[in-house]
Formats: sequence, structure tokens, C-alpha cells
Amino acid sequence: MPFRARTAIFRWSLHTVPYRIHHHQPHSIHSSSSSIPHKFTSLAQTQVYGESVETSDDDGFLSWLERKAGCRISSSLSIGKSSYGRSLFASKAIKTGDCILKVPYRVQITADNLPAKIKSLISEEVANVAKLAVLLLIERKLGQIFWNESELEMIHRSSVYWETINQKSQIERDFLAIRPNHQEFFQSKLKKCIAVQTAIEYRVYQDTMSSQYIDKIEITRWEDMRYFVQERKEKFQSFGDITYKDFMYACTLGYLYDGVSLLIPNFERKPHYYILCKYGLSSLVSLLTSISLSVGSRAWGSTNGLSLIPFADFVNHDGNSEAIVMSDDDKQLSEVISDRDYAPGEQVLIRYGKFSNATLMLDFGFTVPYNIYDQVQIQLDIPKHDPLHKMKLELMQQYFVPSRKNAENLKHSWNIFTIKEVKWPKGKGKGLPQSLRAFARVLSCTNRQELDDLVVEAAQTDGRLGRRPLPDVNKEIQAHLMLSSLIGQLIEERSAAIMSLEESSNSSSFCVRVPVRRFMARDLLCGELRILNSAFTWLENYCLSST
Ligand SMILES: C[S@@+](CC[C@H](N)C(=O)[O-])C[C@H]1O[C@@H](n2cnc3c(N)ncnc32)[C@H](O)[C@@H]1O
Repeated sequence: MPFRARTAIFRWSLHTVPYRIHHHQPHSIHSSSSSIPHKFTSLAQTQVYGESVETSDDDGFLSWLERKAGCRISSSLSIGKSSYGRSLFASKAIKTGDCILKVPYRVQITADNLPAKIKSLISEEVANVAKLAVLLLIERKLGQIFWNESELEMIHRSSVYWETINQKSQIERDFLAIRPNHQEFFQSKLKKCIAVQTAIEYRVYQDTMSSQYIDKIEITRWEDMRYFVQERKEKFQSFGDITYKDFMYACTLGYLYDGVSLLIPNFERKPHYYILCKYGLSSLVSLLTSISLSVGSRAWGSTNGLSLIPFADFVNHDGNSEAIVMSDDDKQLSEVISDRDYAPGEQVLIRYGKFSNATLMLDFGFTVPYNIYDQVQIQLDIPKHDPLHKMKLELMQQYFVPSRKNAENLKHSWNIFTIKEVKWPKGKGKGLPQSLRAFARVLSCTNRQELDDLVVEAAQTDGRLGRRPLPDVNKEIQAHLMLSSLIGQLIEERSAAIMSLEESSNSSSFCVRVPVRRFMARDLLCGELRILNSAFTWLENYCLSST
């Protein structure tokens, strides 16, 4: 995932592993996980996730990778197909605590693996994830990664909407930063090629509108191109939406992929054909524009920075699993220890991280129907017309400094709070975040004296502003009523958005992916609604119990 920000590295000690290891998780902008273990996957979920293993054309991959690594990577897993794309399945019975895969660092890929000649083409300001992206080779459904505007409209009430917009523009910036250099590189190759008259005749639609053919295109790798044309003629004809420029660019990407050939069995010298033949040209071209997201959903934060971990990246996610990818620096490998027993043929799942649906959706392109890590961002503003606006603003900026972890994440600022589901809305256990309630107390002050009193109280206690209930009970209730009114408004917005999703689900769509995205939007919004409702109930109870 695009990760301009932090990669959390967690120390994790499974009882079966006697040495110190690091837990690493797929890179996520949103990652804010702690490493507290959660429950085993329930049987019901196993059935939902369970799939029968189909023979996959990736069968040779494991043995190829083991040859490359010079050691056994897994003796209990095989690659198969699931409803989430490829996945790992138990090839024999697995017991809790078994080490199910070990991938040595030497066959993992980090930005450092970029060959020097490629590195020199990529400017310094390009994010690590984008550098890794040029190494990415296997991604399906590439053309469908970004949501279009009307699809985004389904979630415009959620903060994910703005995050998506920001992410897209960052990717565009990275892409633009890579492209000019690369084109220059290709231009020089092309000139050479023209000089030696190594041209090949082939046809490609220039664009769908004109359906014009370009007949003679000089290309350096004409032999390779002929191979491609012969093999994939029928596909070739259907690439109507690809412009000549895109096409050339896609073909030349092969140079960039040279650096990752180690991941592609039997295609060591022709990595781009692998992608072209297997997934089609549009996939390859889309790869360029959706590059960071694709990499992000396969890259793992570790002690080595972002890494692509072959084989481990075939495993799918279950937020309830306790199995995670861990790295052992002493042994120079990443490994997964099973958190439960598996029968042969069962799909093996791990937890990528404690990710909300917003994170899963934005960084991995999927959601789960009931996500225990869901959360909602709430923004509180000081009303412009508040006579104490200036004083409150100064106090807020001074006292409500986001934690370092949150500060790294652009979406966090002093007036944005993250709320999680309140498990015990009747008052037991943790309620709403203290910082949010403190902020509301400051907002509810109506004169300077009240604000000064809060400052004095902070100095006399732990230095934090508004952490204690206001001495005036009515004021305390007022502050919390203000929060419940805001939350009530957010609930209405989410409910309306869910309703309109339901209405639009009756209209037929020609596009296969729209219903899928509608489900994702619904998972996201329903999760947020659940959290907001729990917060609302908690606030109601707090106010009632304070009277
Ligand atoms: C690391 S890859 C896992 C292998 C992937 N299924 C494949 O075909 O290559 C992560 C991607 O798998 C899919 N995926 C993983 N877990 C999933 C889940 N629980 N539900 C839906 N899709 C999932 C998503 O497309 C995600 O971006």
C-alpha cells in the first residue's frame, strides 16, 4: 500500500517461537494496530472462507521459488483458487503452532532490489512504495482498482472518500515522476532500434473512437513482439481502449521488470509477457496508473522497510485470525505460525493487521461484512461565530497535539478523533475517547473564566486539558449533548447513504464491479453506523446517569 507514512513494526512472541521475532504487516496508510491477539477464526467463518482447491497454473511457483531460495519454503501449503482470488490451502493436516511457511529474506524484494540502471531512472522524491511498484508483477483485476466518481459518491459521507482522492493524486504524482525518465530511456532504445531497422509490422488500435490502425511501429524487441502477437492475437484485437503511447509504454515496462524476474517462473527474461499473456495488456497498463495500491496490497512492512514476500503474498486475510507474518532477523527469514488446526484442503488465512474496513477498502480493495476493527473519524470545529474562538483555538493547538503515531498520518490533526465501537454502551468499560470528551468540554465553555479554570486544573493534575468532568453538571451534560447531536447528524447521513445504496441496488448495471463496490460501500457505511450508534447510546446513558 501506498505508504508515505509509517510502517508499524511490532514485536510479537508466539508461545511456540522461542526467539525474538517481529510481526510485520502489509503496509497501510491507516495502520494503527496494536499487537493484541484476538480470537481464533470461528468455524462459521471457516466455512464462509473455505473453498475447494482448484488446480492452479501457479502450481510450479512454489517449487521454482524453493529452488531459487535453496531451501524448503512450505511443506504444508499449496496455491489454489478461492473466491478472493488465489489463496493458500492446507496440502496436509496442519496443527496449531506449526510453522507453515518460511521465506528467506534473500528472495524477498525491497526497493533496494531495484537494479542500479533502473534506480537511476527514478527520482529521489518517488515514494518507496512507488519504487516497489515498478517491481510488481502479479496483480489481477488491475483495471478495476480505482473507484470512479459515481462509485465514490456512494461513500462520500465517509472520510475514506477524501482519503481516496488524496491517495489517487499522490499516485498520479509518483507516476508522473517516474514516467518522464522512463520515456527518455525508452526513446534512446527506440532510436537505436530504428537505426538497425529492427522493425516489425503489427497492428494495434490507436483509440476506440477512431479505431485507426497504426501499421508500422518500430520496436526494439521485435522478436518478442512477434511472439506476443502470435500467441495472443485475439486478445490483441480487443485492446480498444489502449492508446499507442500506453501500449509502447506498457511494452517497455519490461525493462523495469527485469529487476524482479526472480518472482516469475519460466519468464525470467520476459516478465512483461507474463503479465501481458496472463492478464492482458489493459492489466499491464492499468498497473502503471494504479501502481501504488497494487503494491500496497502485497507489500509488508518489516525491519527491511517495505518488502514483497513471495508465496506469503498469496495468503488471504481474516481479521479474526491470530496468525501473522513475522520476521526473524537472526535467521533472516519471514514466517507464519498456524493459529489453529487445518484439515487438508482448507483455506489458510492470516491477519494482515488490525485493519478497519476503511483501511481494507482503501489499501487492499475489499471489505468484510462485520469488522471488529472498524472505526469512525470525527472532526470537531470551533464555530467561527464563537466569541472565544481565538482563545479556544490557541488552547486546542497547545493541548490537543496528536500523538506522534497519528501525526505521521496526514489525516490526523488536533481536531480529528477516532472512535471505535463502544462495547458497553450502558456505561461499563471504555466509553468514548477521553480526548474527544475533553475537546467537547473546552468547546462548551462560554466565558474566559471557564477556560482559565480548565488551564489551572490541567496544571494541577496531569497537564491535560478538560480531562475531568466539569464542576457544573449542567455544563458537563451540555458538552456531551453537543457531541451526541453531532453524532446523531452523522448517523442520519450514514443511514441516508445506506438507504440510497439500497435503492440504487435495484437499478441494473452493465458493469460487473458496481454491485461488488456497492457491497463494499455498504460494509463500510454499516460498520460506521454501528460505531456511531454505540457512541450515541453511550452518550445518552452518560447524560442520563449524570442528572
Ligand atoms: C496479499 S493478496 C492475497 C492473494 C490474492 N488473493 C491473489 O489472488 O493474489 C491480497 C489481496 O487478496 C484479496 N483478499 C485477501 N483477503 C480477502 C478477503 N478476506 N476478502 C476479499 N478479498 C481478499 C484482496 O484482493 C487483496 O488485495
